[in-house]
Amino acid sequence: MNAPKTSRYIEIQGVAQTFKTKKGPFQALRDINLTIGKGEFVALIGHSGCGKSTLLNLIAGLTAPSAGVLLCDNREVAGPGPERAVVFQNHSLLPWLTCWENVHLGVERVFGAANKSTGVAAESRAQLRQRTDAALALVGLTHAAQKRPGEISGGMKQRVGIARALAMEPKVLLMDEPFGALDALTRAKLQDELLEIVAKTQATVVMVTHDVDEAVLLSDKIVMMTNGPAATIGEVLPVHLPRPRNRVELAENPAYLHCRKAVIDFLYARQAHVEKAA
Ligand SMILES: Nc1ncnc2c1ncn2[C@@H]1O[C@H](COP(=O)(O)OP(=O)(O)OP(=O)(O)O)[C@@H](O)[C@H]1O
Repeated sequence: MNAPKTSRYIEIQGVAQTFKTKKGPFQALRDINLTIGKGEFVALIGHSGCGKSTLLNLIAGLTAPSAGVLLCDNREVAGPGPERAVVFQNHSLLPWLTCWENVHLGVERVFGAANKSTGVAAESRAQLRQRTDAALALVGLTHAAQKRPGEISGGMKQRVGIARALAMEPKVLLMDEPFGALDALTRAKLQDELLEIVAKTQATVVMVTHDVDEAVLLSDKIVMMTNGPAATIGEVLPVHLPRPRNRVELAENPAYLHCRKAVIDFLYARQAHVEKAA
């Protein structure tokens, strides 16, 4: 069963992003308007360099927009916060710490000190350890807790990155091509795991991807971006496929094939990428 989803959780209103460069201002994004419901899974797709990461960074609060406003749960996004956790493609783990310690670092930061704004007290060391154990268990990595990143596979590293983000119990999970560097089989396994985790945690997810099948398999809606510079949202495609989703069953599902074709048509017919001359 699909969980009920409230219609306005993240609101992006008239957002533009212009970067200062040596050659003068560069407008990456213009006129971005998007509403994301609580518990929704949204994929951002578009050609390389169109501004997907720029938009994700704005939602994360890692950068501020040049124009417009972003709201999360009716509050303006004014910087990064533990309610919006980010998972990057390169997992960004600290190589000298074990998997457990990498996850625990974030847990201590978020729950190890009293939260003045909510009045919630700091948790005990045992509670913090339990959170870390639970996050690693959620991604199936209990057995690798004491290994260092250099001793585990790319897929396992990516799982640690996801565990680290999930351990903060974020309301919003922001993922920038989290499976981009993985082989097809590992990628499929992690997609399936992510579907299960999101069903359990009910997090709102925004994921940047280049992969059409990944976008259709995972999402409630696919946000398709036009080519840059000054990219914007070209079309938003709702994905009306029941959950839980099974990739094998979906392969011949007409609604799945329809969505897939709509995205391919947008990317390769209407937004055919024009390579700039060097
Ligand atoms: N800090 C910055 N300063 C100047 N230009 C930037 C900056 N960050 C991004 N850009 C430019 O903004 C545009 C959008 O970049 P962005 O990384 O968001 O694209 P993307 O769609 O995520 O690309 P890819 O799919 O290749 O990762 C690109 O032309 C990029 O060069």
